[in-house]
Amino acid sequence: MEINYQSNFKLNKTEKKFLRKQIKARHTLLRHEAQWKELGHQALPPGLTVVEEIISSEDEKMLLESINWTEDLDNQNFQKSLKHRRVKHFGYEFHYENNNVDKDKPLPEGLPDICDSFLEKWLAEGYIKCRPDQLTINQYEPGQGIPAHIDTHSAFEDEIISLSLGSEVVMDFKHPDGITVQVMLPRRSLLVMTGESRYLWTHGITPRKFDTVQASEDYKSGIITSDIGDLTLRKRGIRTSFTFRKVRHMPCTCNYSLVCNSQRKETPPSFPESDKEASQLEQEYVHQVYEEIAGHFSSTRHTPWPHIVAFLKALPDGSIVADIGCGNGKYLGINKEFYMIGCDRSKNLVDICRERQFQAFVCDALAVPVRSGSCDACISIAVIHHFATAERRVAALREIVRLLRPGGKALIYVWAMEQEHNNQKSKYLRENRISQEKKEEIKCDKSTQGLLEQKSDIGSQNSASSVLSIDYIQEKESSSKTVTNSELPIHTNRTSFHSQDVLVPWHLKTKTGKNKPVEPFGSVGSCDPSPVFHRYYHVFRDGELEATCQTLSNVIILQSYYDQGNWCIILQKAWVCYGATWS
Ligand SMILES: O=C(O)CCC(=O)C(=O)O
Ligand SMILES: [Fe+2]
Ligand SMILES: [Zn+2]
Repeated sequence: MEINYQSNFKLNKTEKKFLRKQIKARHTLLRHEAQWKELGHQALPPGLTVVEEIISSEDEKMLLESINWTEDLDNQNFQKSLKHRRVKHFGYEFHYENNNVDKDKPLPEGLPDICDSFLEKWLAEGYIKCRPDQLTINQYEPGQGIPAHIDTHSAFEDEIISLSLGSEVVMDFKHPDGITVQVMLPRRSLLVMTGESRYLWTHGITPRKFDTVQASEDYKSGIITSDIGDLTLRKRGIRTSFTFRKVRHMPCTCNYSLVCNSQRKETPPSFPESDKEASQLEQEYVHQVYEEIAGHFSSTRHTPWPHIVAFLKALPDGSIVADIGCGNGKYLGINKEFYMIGCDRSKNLVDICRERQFQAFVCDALAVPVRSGSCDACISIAVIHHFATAERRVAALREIVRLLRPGGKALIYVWAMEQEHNNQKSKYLRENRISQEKKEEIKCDKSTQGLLEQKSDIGSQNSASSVLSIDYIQEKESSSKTVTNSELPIHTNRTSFHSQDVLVPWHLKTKTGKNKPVEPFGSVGSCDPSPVFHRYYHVFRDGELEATCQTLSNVIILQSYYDQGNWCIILQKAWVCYGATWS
C-alpha cells in the first residue's frame, strides 16, 4: 500500500506547540468537566431522596435483632446465601433467575409485624405513598456488594425504599449515558427511589472494604463530591438493609420504555424508519450490547491490523490523532510520539483504555467534543457500520472530517457485505470451515456445546467486527429464518450476508466478562452458559463507502481498498473550500 503522507500544510514549530498546548488544555478541561459532571453535581438523581435519622438507635437494634438468619431451610421465607451477601425475602419470594417475583404465590407470613409501625409512620409523614407488600433483607459484610441493576419494572411499583442499618455505605447510581453519582446512605437513613431514579438509573454497591466519603463533620447523606480536600477513606462495617417494594400486578407504563421490560417489544427490531427509531435501535442493539460485552469483547481484541498500523506509522512523530470508536484502545499506544486520544460510546470500553493509561473519553461519534480542525489524522475502525440510517452514517463521517485539519487524513473501516473478493473468501468465511469441523465434534459430544472458546484476536483480522471461532448450533439463528416486512434478520456467523442490515449474535463468555455480574441480576436466563447478544450492523456494499464519502464536499478520497472482509477508505480534508459547506 503506497500512501503519500507529504502535506503542503505546514505549521511552524511555535504554531504546532501552541496548537498542542491548546488541545491538551481542552482535553484537561473536558476531563475535568466530565469529572465535575460525574461527581461534582450536587443534585441527586431525579426522584431520589435520602431521609436521615428515620429511626432511632433503639429501633435499629431491635430490627437487627429481629432477623433470624439461622431459620431452618424448610421455612418459606428462607435465607439464601448469595455469593455477595445474605438475603431474606418476605411477602413474596424473589427469584434471581428472572429477577422477578411469583405474584400468584405470596408467602403466608407476609411482612414481619415489627415493620408495621414504621411503615405506618412513613406513610403518615409522607415519605412513602403506598404500603409495600414485599421485603428483601440484604446483609453485606465489608467487601461485599450488589451488582448495578434496575429493579425489574414489571415486578414492582414505582416506589422502592431501603432502610440502612448497622453501617453506612456508598451506593452508586448510573445513568445510561454514563454519568455516575455516588450517594452516601448513612446508618438509620431511608433511601426513597421513585420516577427516573427508580426506572432509568441503575443502583448498586461496589464490593470493597473502604468507601471514599466526605470528611466534613457536618456532612451526612447525599452525593460524594469531588472536592479532594474534603475526602477521606472510611472502613465499611456490616450493613443490613430492609428494601420494601410493592409488587406490581399490571404491566408497567413508565416513561422509560427503553429499559422497561413491560413495554419492550417482544418482536425483533425492525429497520428504522426515522432518525429517532434509528437512534433507539443503536441504543439497544449497539450501545447497550457493547456495555454488556465490553470485557469479553476486549479480551478478543489485541492484535492491531497491519494496514491500520501502516497508516498510523507513516504519520510523523508529534501528530495529533483521534481514534473514533477506539474500543479497548488497541491502536492508542501504537506510537508513543503521537498525541493520541480515543473515544467510544461504551463507558466500559473507555474504562479499559484508561486502565491501560490511554487518553480516552466517552462520547457519541456523531458529536465528538473536540475542536474542529485540531487533528492531523483520525481513524475509525468498525464504527460507521453501527449507524442505522444512511444520513447518520454520513453525519458520522462528516464529524470525523470536521476534526481534521486541512490536509489531515482519516482512515475508515467498515464491514463488507461481500465476504468474497477477487475470488477469495475472507477469513471470516474461511473460518467457517474450521467451525464446521468443530460442529462435527460438537455433534459427537453435545456436552461441550456452549463451552467452546471464543476466537482469539489472532485469527480475527479478517473482520473489523465481532466474530466467533465457532458458529454455535442455534436454530434460531438459522439463515433460513423468514424475514417479514422490515424485520431485521439475525445473521449466522461465518456465513455470507443476505441482507445489508442485520443483527449479528455475540455469545458472551461470562467467565472473563469484566463487567459481568456473577450472580443475581445477571442477564435473564442466566442458566444459559453463553448468553447471546445481538448487535446491529449495516454492512457496506462494494462502492458504497466511496459513494457515501463523495457526498462530503470537503474531502478527497486518497485510497479505497478491501481488507479482509472490510471496505476501507483513506480521506484527506481538502485545502480549499469549494462551496458553502466548509466546516
Ligand atoms: O441494599 C440495598 O440498599 C439495596 C438492595 C437492592 O437494591 C435490591 O435488593 O434490589
Ligand atoms: Fe435494587
Ligand atoms: Zn417500566
